[in-house]
Amino acid sequence: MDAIVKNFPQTNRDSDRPSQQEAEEAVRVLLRWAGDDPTREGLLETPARVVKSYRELFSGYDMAAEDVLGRTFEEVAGYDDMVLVKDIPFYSHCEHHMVPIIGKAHVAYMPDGRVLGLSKIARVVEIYGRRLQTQETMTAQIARAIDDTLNPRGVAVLIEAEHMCMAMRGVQKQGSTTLTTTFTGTFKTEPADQARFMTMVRSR
Ligand SMILES: Nc1nc2c(ncn2[C@@H]2O[C@H](COP(=O)(O)OP(=O)(O)OP(=O)(O)O)[C@@H](O)[C@H]2O)c(=O)[nH]1
Ligand SMILES: [Zn+2]
Repeated sequence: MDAIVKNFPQTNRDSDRPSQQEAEEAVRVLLRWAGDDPTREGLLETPARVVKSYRELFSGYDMAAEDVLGRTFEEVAGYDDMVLVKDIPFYSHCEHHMVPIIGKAHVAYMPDGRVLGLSKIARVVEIYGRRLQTQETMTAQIARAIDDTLNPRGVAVLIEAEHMCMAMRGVQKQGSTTLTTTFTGTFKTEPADQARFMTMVRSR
């Protein structure tokens, strides 16, 4: 756990966490605050359901990207060109309003001898998505995790997402998309690599 706290400051220690009972009580307070009655039949099980659902929606705090990215392999017949996994869907929650962010991540890297299992890239998106996030932070974290563990020649991450806090409330603009990118290594220094990444992401 200490390694997780050190490398991923968003995560807290198990001992700092409130109990299940305390979390359920907090949901009861919010239900009363919203104007409802947590003792009515339909809401009796709701605090337990919400807490269980939060466990799943915020399960990324209990996982470290290094653990899933640790397993790499080299036997790819000298393949050294771009590997792109695009259209990885994710649901996250914004750290300002705790309302969903719904989007897709496109993640590429230029191997330097070793490659990752493809599913591991989608798992990293899950690990950072299932936390309270800003889109910028999530984009940078995915890129950094792959850069640090695989040491590839470059990493490119593009995330496109709709923020429900801008659609359901506040400014109420439905359908707007936010794009964020992080480029490292050759994707940062070689405009041609960056352009090829963008073209491949955009091609249908
Ligand atoms: N940069 C960034 N901003 C975000 C993200 N998710 C939500 N926000 C914004 O965070 C800001 C929080 O602004 P505040 O003025 O503190 O909060 P607010 O009064 O609820 O703002 P409104 O949403 O404009 O009603 C809003 O502009 C949100 O649109 C994100 O991933 N990245
Ligand atoms: Zn928000």
